[in-house]
Order: sequence, then C-alpha cells, then structure tokens
Amino acid sequence: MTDRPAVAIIMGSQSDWETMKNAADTLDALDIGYEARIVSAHRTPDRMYEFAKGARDEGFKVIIAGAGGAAHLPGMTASLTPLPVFGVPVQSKTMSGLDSLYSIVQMPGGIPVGTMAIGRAGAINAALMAAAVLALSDEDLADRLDTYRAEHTASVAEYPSDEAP
Ligand SMILES: Nc1c(C(=O)O)ncn1[C@@H]1O[C@H](COP(=O)(O)O)[C@@H](O)[C@H]1O
Repeated sequence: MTDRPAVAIIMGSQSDWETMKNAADTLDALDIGYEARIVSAHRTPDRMYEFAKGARDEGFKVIIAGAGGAAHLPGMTASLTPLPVFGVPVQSKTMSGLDSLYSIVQMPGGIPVGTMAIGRAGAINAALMAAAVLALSDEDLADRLDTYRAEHTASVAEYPSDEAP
C-alpha cells in the first residue's frame, strides 16, 4: 500500500472541477488529505476500472465522485470498490443537473452511492460526509469537525441585512 491521502475526488471532466473544487476546499479546511483526478466511465473506461479496482489497496478510504449529464461514474465506481462512494451531481446546462441527479441516485439495491445535492452544496456536503466517516476512527478529526460545524453555525446571522451578499 502506498501512502495515499484518505480521500479520492474523481470527476468525469475538467469542466467539473469548478464544482468539485468546493469539496477540495472543504477538505482543506478540515485538514484532510485528498487527491483529485479526472476519471470518466465513458471517455476513459480503462482508467476508471484501474482506479476503482485499486483504490482500496492504494490506501484511499472514501471516494467522492462528481459527474454531470449521463453521470455513470459514481455508480460504476461503486460497483468496482467496497469503499464508500459519495456522488455529486454536477449541474448540467441542458437539464440543470436533474439528469445528473437521476443518473446517480437511483442505484439498484446492493450497490450504494451516497447521493448528494446538485452542484456546489452537494460537493461541500460530500466532503463533510467523507469527514464524518473518517472521524469515526480519528478523534483529532472528530474535534476539527466539531469546530467546523460550530463555526458554521456561528456564521449564520440571526437577522437579514441589506448589506449582506
Ligand atoms: N458523466 C460523465 C462521465 C461519466 O459518468 O463517466 N464522464 C464525463 N461525464 C460528464 O460529461 C460532462 C460534460 O463534459 P465536458 O465538459 O468535458 O464536455 C461533465 O459534467 C462530465 O462529468
């Protein structure tokens, strides 16, 4: 086993990075290591197979997979690895991400993908789900996650403001 970070962030295309970077930024905020790769079930099937088959032995513990449109990447990856896979439906231009969501969420029984919301919020929450899984066996991370959540709560203003973005 090589010394891989705990989380793999994979995405179907470079164009998904704008969304998936939100997962990376959230992992950074929690000081969780990750590796981001472009892996497509459609365009680079051999790369996807090799990645998913080897992910556990490489040392990854959680996979975050983002894709848009005919978003088969999260499900295909989940079919090839026992690691938890969180799927992020990337917002598509033609169908606002509903196509991505439906492609990811409706998995057949037996092969789960933890499906997140469409777009930025989904990418952030995928990172937080990965953090929650990892925190089960890492007390320092559990403390960091508690702090992150407390700060998030504290950042929510009680009253609306004309100046707020
Ligand atoms: N859904 C998939 C997969 C896959 O599921 O394997 N591979 C690429 N794609 C998606 O195609 C969209 C358009 O890609 P381009 O912007 O490269 O044309 C992206 O959102 C990508 O995730």
